[in-house]
Amino acid sequence: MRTSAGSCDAPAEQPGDAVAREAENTAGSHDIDDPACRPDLGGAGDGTVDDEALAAACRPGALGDVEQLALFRTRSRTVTRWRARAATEAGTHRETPPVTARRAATTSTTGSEHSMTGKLVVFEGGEGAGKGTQIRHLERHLDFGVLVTRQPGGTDLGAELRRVLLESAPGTVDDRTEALLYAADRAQHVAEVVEPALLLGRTVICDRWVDSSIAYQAAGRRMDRVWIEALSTWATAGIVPDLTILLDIDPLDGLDRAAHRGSADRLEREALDFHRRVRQAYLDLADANIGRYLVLDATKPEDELAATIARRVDTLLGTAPA
Ligand SMILES: Nc1ncnc2c1ncn2[C@@H]1O[C@H](COP(=O)(O)OP(=O)(O)O)[C@@H](O)[C@H]1O
Ligand SMILES: Cc1cn([C@H]2C[C@H](O)[C@@H](COP(=O)(O)OP(=O)(O)O)O2)c(=O)[nH]c1=O
Repeated sequence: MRTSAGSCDAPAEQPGDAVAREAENTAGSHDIDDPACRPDLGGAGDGTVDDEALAAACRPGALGDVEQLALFRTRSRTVTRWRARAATEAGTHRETPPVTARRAATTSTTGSEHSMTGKLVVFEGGEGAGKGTQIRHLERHLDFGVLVTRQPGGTDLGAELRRVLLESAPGTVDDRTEALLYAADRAQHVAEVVEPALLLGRTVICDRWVDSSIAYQAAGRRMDRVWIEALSTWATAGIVPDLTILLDIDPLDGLDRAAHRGSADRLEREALDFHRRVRQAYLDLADANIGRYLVLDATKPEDELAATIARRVDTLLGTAPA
């Protein structure tokens, strides 16, 4: 668990910070950028590794959290190989805790299905619904012992995609291009941040997931939902949130709230009808997935919403007071 204090008014998460911060929290006085924190995998510092050293590092328990996360952060081919190997290794050990984060389909690229023990909690909703606000409340409630991230923009590459997606002039991004860019952000995010964290048993809180694409691209843009779902499932290797918290708000109210934050981005500038379709799509998704959805009236007071969310997440994580 994280021990350092934080503030509900802390600045927004920066791309790539989540994994780094989690590692730093676990690390105490260690610095994950310090090469000394990384396990010695042989090689000549050029991304190659010695296979035996790699195999040793992949044995369950061989690496501490700091070393594992330091490895993930290097984002090298070494990491990809390490993750694949670690997943395979973990899958062969029956003492591995049962799966909790769920896969919708068997599209894992790592074979890691049996070792994803972390929980994935996702916040969804229209513009200005209060997702960021409630994520900060929940992070504080969980004593900052969680990894907070977002789509789009949860990785360095994703931050560039986010800028293109949100700051391009209206009318300059083709609908299919838009869908593909959100999927690309998602694929990078899952590979680099989310799946590694779930494999380590971390709780991940994510601002938006696949249902955003179903709401915004399929319903909002009136694109073929089958394609959007297939693309998203492929991009996420089929990972489905354990809990999706939908902050439901009339787009008129949400856009009004968002307008007070600053100038509108490309999506916020869409017509009201677009945002109404987004809202309805979310409500339909919640109806069709009652088990994993918690739908809340986002116009309720901030603290009341935070308390309801905290109770539901405590139940999910098994941290509810007796
Ligand atoms: N329950 C609430 N009641 C009133 N205003 C809220 C509530 N939750 C958030 N806000 C305000 O609405 C605006 C948008 O909130 P934010 O968390 O940034 O939304 P999102 O991340 O969903 O776009 C902010 O100014 C925030 O202070
Ligand atoms: C993840 C995702 C986001 N979006 C849109 C929703 C938002 O307008 C925008 C960025 O999301 P977000 O950062 O959550 O914006 P806000 O805080 O203003 O709600 O991207 C999609 O259209 N499809 C997607 O798959």
